[in-house]
Amino acid sequence: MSSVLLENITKSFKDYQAVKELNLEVKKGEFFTFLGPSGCGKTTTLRMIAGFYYPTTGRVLFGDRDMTRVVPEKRNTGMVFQNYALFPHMTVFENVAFGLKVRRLGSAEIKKKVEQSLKKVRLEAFIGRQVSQLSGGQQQRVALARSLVIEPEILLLDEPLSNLDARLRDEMRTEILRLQRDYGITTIYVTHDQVEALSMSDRIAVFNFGECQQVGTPKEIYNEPANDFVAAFIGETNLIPVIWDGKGGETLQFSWEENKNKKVVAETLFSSYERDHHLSVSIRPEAVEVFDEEPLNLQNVYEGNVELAQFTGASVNLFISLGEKTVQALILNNQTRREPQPGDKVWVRFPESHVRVIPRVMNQPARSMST
Ligand SMILES: Nc1ncnc2c1ncn2[C@@H]1O[C@H](COP(=O)(O)OP(=O)(O)OP(=O)(O)O)[C@@H](O)[C@H]1O
Repeated sequence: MSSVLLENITKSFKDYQAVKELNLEVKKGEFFTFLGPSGCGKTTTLRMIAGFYYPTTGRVLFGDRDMTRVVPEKRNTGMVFQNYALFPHMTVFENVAFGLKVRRLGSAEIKKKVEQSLKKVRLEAFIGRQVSQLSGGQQQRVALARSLVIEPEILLLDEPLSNLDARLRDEMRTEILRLQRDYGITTIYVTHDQVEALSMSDRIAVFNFGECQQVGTPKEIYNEPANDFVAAFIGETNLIPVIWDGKGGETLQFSWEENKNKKVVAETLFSSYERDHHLSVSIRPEAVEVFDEEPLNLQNVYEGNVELAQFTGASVNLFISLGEKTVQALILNNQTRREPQPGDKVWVRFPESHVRVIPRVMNQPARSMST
C-alpha cells in the first residue's frame, strides 16, 4: 500500500495539452476519484500512474519512490478497465492466475491465491467456467479478482461500471467498496458519473479541460464548490451571474447581472473580490424555499410562476420562472398539503446561509478553453 504523488504533471500529445500542471496527493489506503466530463484528461492521468504513458513534464511518486519512468510491469499496480480486458477463450481460473504465472509462482500457491480471490468476489463456483459464458457483472468481478490477486500496492479502476445496467452498477459499487476496505488498498477510480463519485469516494478531484478544478471530500465538493463548473457538474444547481455591490460586512450584497434591481445577499467567507471578478451565485434546488404567500421581513425573496412540477416519488421538482431566470426547487412529497401546480404564483427564497458566491469559469473562452 502506497501513497501516490503527482508533482506538476503535464502530458502533451503533439501540440495538444491533455493534462496541465497537475499536482495531487492520494493518501495511503484512500479511495480517490478522478471525476469529469469526457475528454478532460482523467484516463491520461491514470495511465501516467500505471506507466502506460510517461508525463511530458513532472514526476510520479509512490511513497517516496520516483516512478516517473518505470515500466508498468515494475509498478505493482492492478488495473481494471471499462471493457474488462479479460481473455475470453480462457477459463475464470486461467484469467485470474495469469498475473501470478507471469510472476512465476508455484502451481499450489497459484491455486490457493486464485481460490481465495474468487471467494472474495463471490465467484468460487465459477472457477472452471469459460469467461465468455459469464454475464457482464460476473466478468467485471473476474477482472477485479485478477487485479487484486497480485496484491498490488495501488488499484486503478477506469470507468469499471459503465458497461453494466443500473441495478448491477449499484450492486458492484457496494462490492468494490467492500473489497477496497477489506484490502485497505490505495484506490484511484475514474468516472464521469457524479453519483458514483459522491457515494464511493473518500476524496474527489474534479477535472475539466486537463486541469484539476477542485479536490475535496464529497461533502466539501457539493457544499463548497470552487467555481460554477464544479457546482454545475456535481448535482443540480441554480446559477445566477451577479456583480458585487462593493459593500462588505457579515453578509455581502450582489446585483443580478441581468437585472441590477434584483439583489441577492450571501453569508459568505469571501470578502475581497476584485470589482471586475466574474461571479455567480449557486443555490441548490433543495435549499430553495417556496411559499404560497409573500413572506415578510426576509431577504432574497423573489416572485415567480410555476412552469413545471415533476413528481418523482419522494420529492417534487419545481421549475419556477422569476422573469430573467427559471430556477429549480426541490420540495419533499408532502401528502397532506397541495403542491404548487403549473401556473401558480409563488414566492421563492434563497436562504442567505445557503447561497454560495463562486468565480465564473464557464463561458469564459480566454480562461477555460485554452490548451
Ligand atoms: N494517445 C493519444 N493521442 C492523442 N490525443 C490523445 C491521446 N490520448 C488522449 N488524447 C486526448 O487527450 C484528451 C484527454 O483524454 P482522456 O482519455 O484522458 O480523457 P478522459 O477524461 O478520460 O475522457 P473519457 O471519459 O472520454 O475517457 C482528449 O482530448 C483525447 O482526445
